[in-house]
Amino acid sequence: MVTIGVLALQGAVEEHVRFLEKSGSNAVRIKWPEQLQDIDGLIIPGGESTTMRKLIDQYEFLQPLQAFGESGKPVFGTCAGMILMAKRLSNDEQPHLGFIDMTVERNAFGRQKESFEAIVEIKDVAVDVEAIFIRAPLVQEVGHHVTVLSEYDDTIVAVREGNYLACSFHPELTLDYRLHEAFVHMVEEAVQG
Ligand SMILES: NC(=O)CC[C@H](N)C(=O)O
Repeated sequence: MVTIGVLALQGAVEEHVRFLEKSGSNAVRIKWPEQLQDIDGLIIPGGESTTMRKLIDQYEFLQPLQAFGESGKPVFGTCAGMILMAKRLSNDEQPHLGFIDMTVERNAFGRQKESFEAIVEIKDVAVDVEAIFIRAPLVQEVGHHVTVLSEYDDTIVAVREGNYLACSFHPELTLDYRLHEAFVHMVEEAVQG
């Protein structure tokens, strides 16, 4: 069984832990950089990216997280986690981990309605995945090597680039853990080489 960490500095951690366990993996709450050595994949949860970044700096997580991603181990970012994984942020904001070739604008998706639920189609997962959007990031553009896995309302809401997966919504706040199952498979494949 693969072991997957959930970055547990801030945000929706417990829901991800529960879904990872339901999806057939061991789940670990990651509070210290040293723990990254013991996991096969990582989820960066939703929450507030600016707060999470402060805690990443405070606990000296930035370089260890970058090294983890660059080693080829799978990383899945949801909502604020997606923001942290982007190579570029709009409005002159500084990027954080710089994992995925995309430009993201914070708090911009669904401007007329800050939070909403939707059913989205996710490539290779299912046509009817439940998604909860909460002050979600807007993906403005993606590079050539990025695969768009899902679009909703003509907007990109899930992407994959190599070992990186990200979505602008919260899959963990629903009852639907098929996207977590897909991530667990991604981690299993990476472990098997
Ligand atoms: N639900 C979320 O994770 C919201 C993200 C948040 N708006 C941010 O900027 O980080």
